[in-house]
Amino acid sequence: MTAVSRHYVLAAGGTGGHLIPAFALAVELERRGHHVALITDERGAAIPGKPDTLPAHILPPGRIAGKNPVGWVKGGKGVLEGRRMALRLFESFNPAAVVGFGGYPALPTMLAARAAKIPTVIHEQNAVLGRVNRMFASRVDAIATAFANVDRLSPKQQGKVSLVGNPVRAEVLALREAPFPPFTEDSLLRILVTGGSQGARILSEVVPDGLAMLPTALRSRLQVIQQCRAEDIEAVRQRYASHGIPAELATYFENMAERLAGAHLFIGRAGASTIAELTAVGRPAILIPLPIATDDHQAANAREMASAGGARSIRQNKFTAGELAKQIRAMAQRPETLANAAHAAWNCGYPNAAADLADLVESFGGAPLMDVIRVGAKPAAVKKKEALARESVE
Ligand SMILES: CC(=O)N[C@H]1[C@@H](OP(=O)(O)OP(=O)(O)OC[C@H]2O[C@@H](n3ccc(=O)[nH]c3=O)[C@H](O)[C@@H]2O)O[C@H](CO)[C@@H](O)[C@@H]1O
Repeated sequence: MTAVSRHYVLAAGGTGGHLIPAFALAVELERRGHHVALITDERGAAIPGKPDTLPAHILPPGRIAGKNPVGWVKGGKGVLEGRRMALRLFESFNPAAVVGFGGYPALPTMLAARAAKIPTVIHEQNAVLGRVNRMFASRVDAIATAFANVDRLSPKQQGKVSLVGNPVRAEVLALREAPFPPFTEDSLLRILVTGGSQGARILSEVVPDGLAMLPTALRSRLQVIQQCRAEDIEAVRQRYASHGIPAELATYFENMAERLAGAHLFIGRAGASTIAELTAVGRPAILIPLPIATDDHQAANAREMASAGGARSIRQNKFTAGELAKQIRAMAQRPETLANAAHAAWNCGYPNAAADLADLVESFGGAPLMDVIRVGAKPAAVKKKEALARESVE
């Protein structure tokens, strides 16, 4: 527990990918005796997992219009309104620092924090700097990253980087010290398949047939747990039934920790939280990065785990049933190969991510800063010019 209790504002929006690390940081800061408020949008407010103690301030809808800062200022009535809302919150809540996790709500909040001269930190969940984070990377006080190599950071910005990792849910982290599930040449081979929070059709199309192509010695031991999109689930069920492979299917598994605990091998997308969970628990994976992810960030996310030997990354255009069967054979035919890959995945984990991020944020806990906050205050440069003009008249 810290002796001083401070206030912090976190801003995150859109997907669980941005919100889950924000929730984890809120829990850790509150555990240390601080008060935390969240700024998000309607979509973010609907994401499950928000701690009950964390007040959420919902911004009016808005979007990032264009690739550069000029784009959003031009199209950004919502941005200006959001900025005003954030400034009002800062006036009453008096935060010692503001942390942006990316997504639209981080944009007006970080603009407000800059205007109010409140220390700012960004956290980047992916191995490529996201759009909102890119806008602020040169101006924030610190940049927290989840991967050792993050693309799109300039050498100067690199100087402000602290590698902390992506915080994961407590129940997932709790599995880190549990042993890999027993796996021998006769035991079950339990495969977990997910396509991120939305599911992925390509997995429904390829995985059942790929598993059916495995040699009988592996195929007869399979047990599949697969997330499918609602519109695909029936076809996938029939496919597995026709191959005689036992499979449990759902559109979303709520108890992901339990599923990961029992899995020997993961097949799926390379979203930031998925990678963080696989490496926290130490599960080997075959990753098929989403090809349309902005700046190909899922392929970048898969890099670290793949080069360490914890995963194989397959481009979607090469992801066929035959290729999948070949990769599974290479990974799982010999139990020790799978165990080694699991260990390599485990070594890529960042189990202290929430605590390390909280340490970084706490290092910006100065004196109250509200005296510098004035909504609509003139920028320092304008004030200086006016003062000089007055002097020259006097
Ligand atoms: C489609 C898309 O644009 N995805 C992006 C989105 O992640 P998106 O939310 O799609 O994917 P992530 O891998 O980051 O997170 C998925 C989360 O859903 C959970 N889960 C999944 C399936 C299930 O049945 N049950 C369940 O609980 C996983 O355990 C994980 O915690 O934001 C991430 C962080 O910016 C990016 O890296 C992803 O590229």
